[in-house]
Amino acid sequence: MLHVIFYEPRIAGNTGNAIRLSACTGSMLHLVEPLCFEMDDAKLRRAGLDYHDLAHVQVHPDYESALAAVPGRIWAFTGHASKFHTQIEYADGDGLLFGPEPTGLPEEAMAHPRVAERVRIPMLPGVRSLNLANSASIGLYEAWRQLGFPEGV
Ligand SMILES: C[S@@+](CC[C@H](N)C(=O)[O-])C[C@H]1O[C@@H](n2cnc3c(N)ncnc32)[C@H](O)[C@@H]1O
Repeated sequence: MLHVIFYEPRIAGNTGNAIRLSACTGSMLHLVEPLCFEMDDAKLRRAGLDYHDLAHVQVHPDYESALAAVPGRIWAFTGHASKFHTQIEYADGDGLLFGPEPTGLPEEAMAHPRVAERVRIPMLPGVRSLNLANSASIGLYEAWRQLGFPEGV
């Protein structure tokens, strides 16, 4: 199983999209508190979530607890890295780490010894960043593609 970690996400709609992403790919979404919304937020539910989607999400009181729930390597997604996300060889159990919407990942989170490397999704020069949920989709589908989609998808 692949893992996606949202470090202190702020916007309910992004997390709602990521819960749906996890349900569609069989991956686990880890949310690191504090969250700036309730898990029954209307915007989160508007993403079309139902009970089965929510089964793919775990909420953790802190970053260490989230890391402890991921058996593989951690890849930190940031716009400020030289290596592309496509240059990584992902393995089952790996975790893809994403930062809060306004600020991105704090340096101390990316410098954690569990983080194997920082990776960047290519963008044209002069633009700020991709949306959080879009970044998670791009990263997760690349990792899933590399692992081979299971039969019947
Ligand atoms: C809206 S962005 C944060 C923007 C913030 N101002 C920054 O510069 O990091 C939210 C998260 O999406 C991910 N992200 C956005 N664009 C990315 C890119 N080009 N490459 C890798 N991750 C990206 C990162 O994890 C980032 O922390």
